[in-house]
Amino acid sequence: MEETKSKFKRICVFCGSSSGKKASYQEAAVEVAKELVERRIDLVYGGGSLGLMGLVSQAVHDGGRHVLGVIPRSLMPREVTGEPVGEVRAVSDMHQRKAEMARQADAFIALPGGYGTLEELLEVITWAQLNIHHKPVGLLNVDGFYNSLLSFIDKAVDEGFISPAARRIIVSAPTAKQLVRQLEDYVPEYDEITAKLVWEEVDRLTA
Ligand SMILES: CC(C)=CCNc1ncnc2c1ncn2[C@@H]1O[C@H](COP(=O)(O)O)[C@@H](O)[C@H]1O
Repeated sequence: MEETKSKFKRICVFCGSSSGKKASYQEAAVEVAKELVERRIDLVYGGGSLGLMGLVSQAVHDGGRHVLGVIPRSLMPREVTGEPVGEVRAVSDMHQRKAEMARQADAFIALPGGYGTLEELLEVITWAQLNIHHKPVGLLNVDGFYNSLLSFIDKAVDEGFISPAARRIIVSAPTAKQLVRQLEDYVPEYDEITAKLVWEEVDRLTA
């Protein structure tokens, strides 16, 4: 496989702890992993081997890149999350896990998933909106899985709850290759008013 350089050292992938019904979701998880390997990017994720999380982590690990799983101690028993690959970092709770995953990553990608994925995705979007970080956030819209979420967000823009600038935080694409390319090109918009909120704020919140 031909290797391509990336400006990202490590990407955080949020995805379902289930595999989803369509083969395309599972294929997309492997495609994301291949893209990371090809671009020599390491992975941080929620740990464990369930569902799409297991597929992404295994494929990145098999491709020879570093995999960091961040797991709350309460979810660490193998019967809960399955056997993780790579390095496992234990944290005290779900809040610390999200902060640690976000801190370790240079960009975020959300694959299809459920409540956990949505929660993680919306949190990093919200933090970008508050200028807590300026890392790109990508939505892998496999087979239009996220069309209704994107329509809802557009509705919130139309109704005056999300600014057009904040809408532009979300980068979406139908394939892993296109998405990573768009994330590489992403230029964050800088907001003077909220720019003083920095990572120390997150550290304080999660201490
Ligand atoms: C007790 C129980 C049901 C455990 C399920 N096992 C899990 N193991 C590890 N991370 C998880 C688990 N469930 C949800 N997550 C977190 O939430 C996201 C996936 O949640 P979901 O399947 O989309 O909603 C993952 O990115 C992960 O960070």
